[in-house]
Amino acid sequence: MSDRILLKTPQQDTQDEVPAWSQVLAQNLLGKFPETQAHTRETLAGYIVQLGTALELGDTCLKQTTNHLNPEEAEWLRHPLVASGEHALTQPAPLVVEQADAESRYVYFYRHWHQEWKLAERLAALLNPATAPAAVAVDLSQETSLKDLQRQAIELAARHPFTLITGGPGTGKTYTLARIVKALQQAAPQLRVALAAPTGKAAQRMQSVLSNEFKQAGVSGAQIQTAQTIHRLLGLGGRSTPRYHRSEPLPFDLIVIDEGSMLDLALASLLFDAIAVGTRVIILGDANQLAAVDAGAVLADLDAVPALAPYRVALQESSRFKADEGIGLLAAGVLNQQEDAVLKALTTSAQVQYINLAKTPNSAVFHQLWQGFQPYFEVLLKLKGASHPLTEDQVKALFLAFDQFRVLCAQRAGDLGAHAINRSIGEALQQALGHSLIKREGWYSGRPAMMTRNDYGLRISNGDIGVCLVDQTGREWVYFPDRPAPIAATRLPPEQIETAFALTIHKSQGSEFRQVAMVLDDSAEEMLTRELIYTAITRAKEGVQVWSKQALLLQAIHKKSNRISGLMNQIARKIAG
Ligand SMILES: Nc1ncnc2c1ncn2[C@@H]1O[C@H](COP(=O)(O)OP(=O)(O)OP(=O)(O)O)[C@@H](O)[C@H]1O
Repeated sequence: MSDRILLKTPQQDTQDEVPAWSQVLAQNLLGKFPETQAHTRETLAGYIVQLGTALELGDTCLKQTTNHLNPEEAEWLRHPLVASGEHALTQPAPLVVEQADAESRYVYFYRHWHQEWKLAERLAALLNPATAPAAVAVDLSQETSLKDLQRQAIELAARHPFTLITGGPGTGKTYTLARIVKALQQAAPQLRVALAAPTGKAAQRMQSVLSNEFKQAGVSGAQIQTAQTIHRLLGLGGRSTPRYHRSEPLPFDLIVIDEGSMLDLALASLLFDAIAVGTRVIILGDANQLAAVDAGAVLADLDAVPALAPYRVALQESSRFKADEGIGLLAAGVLNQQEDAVLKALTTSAQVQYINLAKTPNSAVFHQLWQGFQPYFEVLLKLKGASHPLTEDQVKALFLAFDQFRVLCAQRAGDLGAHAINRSIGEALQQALGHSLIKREGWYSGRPAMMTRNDYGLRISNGDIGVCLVDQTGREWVYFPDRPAPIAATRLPPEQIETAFALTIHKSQGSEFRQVAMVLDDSAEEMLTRELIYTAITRAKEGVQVWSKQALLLQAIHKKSNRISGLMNQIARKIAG
């Protein structure tokens, strides 16, 4: 077998580098069948290495146009390494081929095929009217401020076992959810409710926004669990198999998942496997945002399956942004791929500031970005002589100031990538605080530190951001929001920590900041998509700075991310059958 065997699928315009693991896998699997004909061998090896590339791009499978006219081509389908979707459950094989229709088929690794199959099968079971929870009658006559689509969402969720509520920022997803819970609670006061989101940060935000909305809506919190990560909900902490699964399902009447765009296939499949029939499920999210880092685009797929149309509603009107000005105009222009609207928002809006990187030296960029952290710097100055541990109010003030401004980059690498910006802002901060410079990626007072893994022992989730402060004795402590006590910096493994003045846009999903600076370095050109830009812009509540060459930004909005998956096909079949 040659080192790099590449076959083009209709979706792949470029022959991407293939990951080494998939080449080794192809060799190992085919090594077990030395009698395989050369052309079949080459075809199979090609699919395996292409699947490796596809998975790294976030696809769950390859989609192919069927070639009826070539009998040689079809021979690989009968090889022992390949199972058809019909038989894969009882006679599994490393590759699974699912015929979508007469014209096309999907080629998977067994694992991803099975995850999609399981998700589709569990969703169909939830929707089965014979076991679904009884419809609840709702009286919304007192809820005079509800918008029509919000009203429709409440009625759907009261009637159906599964509801998908999508909408951009500020369209009232949380507001609507609070009224759904209220309506369901009125019918069943003991309703057991679980709230979860894909990341710790998103769960924290869900909790703080929802507890407010629950109070306003008059929802009783007695049977409602604090929002948590889906990992924790499933009891995956530090274990390879979840505590809750099909034989021991989650003990709730209503399960609500927020920030659904971040759901990857593997996690969604485990989640649906752990949901008992008879439970109500509501998924909230913005279908236009970036998909999860790992393979799959579950929310976008659920949002697109025609058979699920009766179970979903897309909220439209944002209470936060006016559609025709500032961030709203910019976000809509990006989504609709309208250059005119984007350029208008960049040049005429007080909420949006555009800085052309073609005309700005990097030193000026760093200097200007540092200015954005002034409110944070001022709080750090005030805390300089404070005794530790800090009071709750001091910690609150620290994070309030830090969340005023964040830099978002497409990637870590590059002259203006997150890594370079973090180093520059870190140095500026240390100088301003009068500290001697820490050259290595070490701890210093004011360093915002993001965890890059879940730490179940310390109860810190991947994506949580703490701030390091140094006490009078020179010890470094890391404070996290909503935690009573700081953690000694020495307990946090350096390889699991990244400085977080600048985040990648992927890592910023599920968070919001008062002001955001989106910096698009030239080297990120390949990975810039409409969804990436939209996600960055909509992290801002009040203002956004766009740092980019104009051509790079406009090129990005025309590139739609398109993840290949067979989930829609599998769901459509399961629901139909
Ligand atoms: N029908 C309504 N009447 C009054 N206020 C509303 C209504 N709908 C939404 N709001 C208010 O608008 C603001 C934004 O709503 P909400 O937080 O529910 O949006 P969201 O879609 O959850 O946003 P995000 O995706 O950013 O979390 C909130 O202050 C909410 O109370």
